[in-house]
Amino acid sequence: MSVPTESTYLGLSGADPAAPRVVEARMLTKIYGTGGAQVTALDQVSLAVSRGQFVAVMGPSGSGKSTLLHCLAGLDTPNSGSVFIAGKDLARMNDRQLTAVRRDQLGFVFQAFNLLPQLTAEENILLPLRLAHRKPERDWYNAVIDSLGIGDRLEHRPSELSGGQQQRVAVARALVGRPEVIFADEPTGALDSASAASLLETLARMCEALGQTVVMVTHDQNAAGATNRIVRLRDGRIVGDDAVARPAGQHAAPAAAMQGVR
Ligand SMILES: Nc1ncnc2c1ncn2[C@@H]1O[C@H](COP(=O)(O)OP(=O)(O)OP(=O)(O)O)[C@@H](O)[C@H]1O
Repeated sequence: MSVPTESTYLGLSGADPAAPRVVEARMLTKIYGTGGAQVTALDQVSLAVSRGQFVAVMGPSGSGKSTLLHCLAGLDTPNSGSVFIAGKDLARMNDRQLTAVRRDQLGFVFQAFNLLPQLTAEENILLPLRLAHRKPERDWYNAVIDSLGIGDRLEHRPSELSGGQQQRVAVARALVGRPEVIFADEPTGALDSASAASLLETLARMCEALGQTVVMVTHDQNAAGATNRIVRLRDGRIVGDDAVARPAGQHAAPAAAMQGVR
């Protein structure tokens, strides 16, 4: 019989011990409402995600997936427990520091693409950096555009792009600032199945080739084929945390531009 370690107790066993932990949640509890209307959306959830992991968070409706994502991303505050992003405790930050972490270290992708219709794809992608008065790193920018396959769509406005292309632009916008982690909430929810599969493959490649870390809430059963870890929630608790085995190099980067930009 294996002896439980602190890691198993804390639910941190899915992290790769050799890679730096980018996201770590310890004993997160989130309760909505009071009295009879009280809902425990998260019940002492612990999770550690290592650099380069592509994690799918799955589970039935109401199991706490979005609440977990929002707490990890500092968009919601847990009642108890802690969240660390790249080793920094979100609870110890003031509003300004939290805003800076969200802006500089986190990327977000949602089901709705949230692109500004009057801007071109490239202007949409570069908008967060412009607002932060930052310049794009050219090699990284080129690698992101290349791997998402949207190089010939940069001058188009969102209305001139397919849903799949719009979501790729939204992913590029989330990636362009080289965030520590991308949080994605149902990113394939509005896509047809071919576009959804292609987006998942691309995200997987970005994790493998660029060392990007992605935590994604999804109902998409095909996610199992693209991610390398599936965390399952039920009633606010983690009931499964499985590594997804795949042959080495399945997501090998085709783009030469990806080399040397880590
Ligand atoms: N703002 C809120 N006020 C009250 N209850 C909430 C709030 N947000 C979520 N809940 C409740 O918390 C529980 C978890 O909700 P959450 O949205 O995290 O689930 P989910 O797994 O993401 O569901 P879905 O797959 O349907 O999006 C549910 O019972 C939900 O009704």
